[in-house]
Amino acid sequence: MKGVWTVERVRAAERRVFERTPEATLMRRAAFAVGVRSAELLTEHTGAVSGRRVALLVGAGNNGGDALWAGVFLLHRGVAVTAALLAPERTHAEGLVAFRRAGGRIVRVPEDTEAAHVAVSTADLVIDGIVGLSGRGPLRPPAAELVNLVTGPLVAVDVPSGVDPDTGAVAGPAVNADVTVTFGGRKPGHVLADGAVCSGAVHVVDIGLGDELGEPDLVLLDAADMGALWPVPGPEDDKYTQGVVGVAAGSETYPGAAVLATGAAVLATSGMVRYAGPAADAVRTRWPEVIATGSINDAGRVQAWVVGPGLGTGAAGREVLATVLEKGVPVCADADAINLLAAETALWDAREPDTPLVLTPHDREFARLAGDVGDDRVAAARRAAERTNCVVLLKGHSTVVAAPDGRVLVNRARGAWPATAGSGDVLSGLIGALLASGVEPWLAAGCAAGVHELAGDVAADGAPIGASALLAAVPDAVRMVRAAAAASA
Ligand SMILES: NC(=O)C1=CN([C@@H]2O[C@H](COP(=O)(O)OP(=O)(O)OC[C@H]3O[C@@H](n4cnc5c(N)ncnc54)[C@H](O)[C@@H]3O)[C@@H](O)[C@H]2O)[C@@H](O)CC1
Ligand SMILES: Nc1ncnc2c1ncn2[C@@H]1O[C@H](COP(=O)(O)OP(=O)(O)O)[C@@H](O)[C@H]1O
Ligand SMILES: [K+]
Repeated sequence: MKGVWTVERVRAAERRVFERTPEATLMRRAAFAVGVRSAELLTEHTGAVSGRRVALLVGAGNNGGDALWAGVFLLHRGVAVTAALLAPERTHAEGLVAFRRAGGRIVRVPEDTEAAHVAVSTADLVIDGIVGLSGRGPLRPPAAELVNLVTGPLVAVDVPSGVDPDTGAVAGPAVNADVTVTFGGRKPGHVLADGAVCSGAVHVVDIGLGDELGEPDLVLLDAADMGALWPVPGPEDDKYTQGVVGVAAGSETYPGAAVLATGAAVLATSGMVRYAGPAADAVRTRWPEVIATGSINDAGRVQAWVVGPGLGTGAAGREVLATVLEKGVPVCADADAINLLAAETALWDAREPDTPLVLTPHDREFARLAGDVGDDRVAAARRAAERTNCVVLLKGHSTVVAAPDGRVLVNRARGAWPATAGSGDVLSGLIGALLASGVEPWLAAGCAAGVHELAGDVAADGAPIGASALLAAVPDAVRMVRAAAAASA
């Protein structure tokens, strides 16, 4: 698992480290890492370092100081570096002296705006040192204008400026980095909301904070974690012992949701899948291995239920949901099951106390259930999970999975191809399969989200896909995470 720490936690670690290590040392380490990564990118993009042009965007604080010291490193490697000072009176003093001494060129904004525009638009690489951990709100107009002129690769120092470091919210112009070099550990802004996209490839450098950071505020599962969690049948297993999944989804109007959710359960684990509902014929035709019946009461025993996709919010759907919640086994409630729970509080009483319930809302479903998501997606999901005593998986480009005990994991998507109709139905089937196998609900939801996203990426391979193609790529995605787990064992 990879950790993610809030700004407050990073600042606290920083204070402890400052008791034994001077601030300047930390800044030099940070800047060195930015310089090295920038030199590598110059080589990748232009074939050389010496003789190339780099522009620094330098704001008022230590983030700008990091950029200036990175500039010093590049000047020593023969790069022509121009620093555009966006707050000339508040520029990091030692960094500026060192930059000048090393032969760096300085342009001041707004006085030398024209020269700054030329420097940025002709640079082979630009370093964003506008704001870091103290950044609030979007880029202001002079900085936004400069960022718009960037054509070469863009390296953000610590956090892309304009992105809220704690929420990833972007409320206006922001830096869209190719690479973000960050210190100590990832920040929420790198993995959440629009910030996840603006950060590009995140490169974490330990500048000495690592030991002081403590338990992370959020975690990311990597491929090896997912592979290690994925259920694998043993020699003693049969079709029942691996956990039977039940799917109560679909309606006359939406049979496809049932086919997709059931198919995901079939492909996610070995063992058995049962289906109950009005789409039994469609399910049987597409997935002959599924034991399909028309009614939930005839479905037989299962170890977890998936309920909701395409269910409808009428009396029939309500009845199905209430029946499933009374079964006393873990449930993944998606789509209309969430809408029903949001509309009728009495339905919550049908739930056996303490049986795990995983809710998988997108933003609109979340709003019906627990109010507007707002900018802080982690806080919203965490609140809803605590209030409902459920695992809440809030969908999006970055999917947030909150457990009732406050743990949160995030799955950051590589691209947005999985945002296609029916893709959520596939996700619910994957979660149901892992729940039935006995994976802890919070991890089951996180692991399913990660494999779902990977399947979308593999299936798309640069072109649009439908949910059926995403579903078909699930076995490949499972193989990939299992291979990652084997490689790291
Ligand atoms: N945390 C650490 O341990 C270390 C931090 N370092 C650097 O220090 C940075 C934090 O530095 P500072 O606390 O001095 O603050 P920043 O450099 O992040 O911000 C400086 C100032 O910018 C202004 N500002 C805020 N939002 C703005 C916006 N949208 N547009 C324009 N100006 C805005 C504020 O007045 C703020 O005080 C980190 O991001 C990192 O780059 C490194 O030097 C090394 C160690
Ligand atoms: N911008 C995005 N980038 C990556 N994945 C996304 C994005 N938007 C949505 N997704 C994912 O696509 C799926 C959509 O689910 P959902 O909205 O329930 O669709 P449906 O109801 O059509 O099945 C979720 O897994 C979600 O995390
Ligand atoms: K920055």
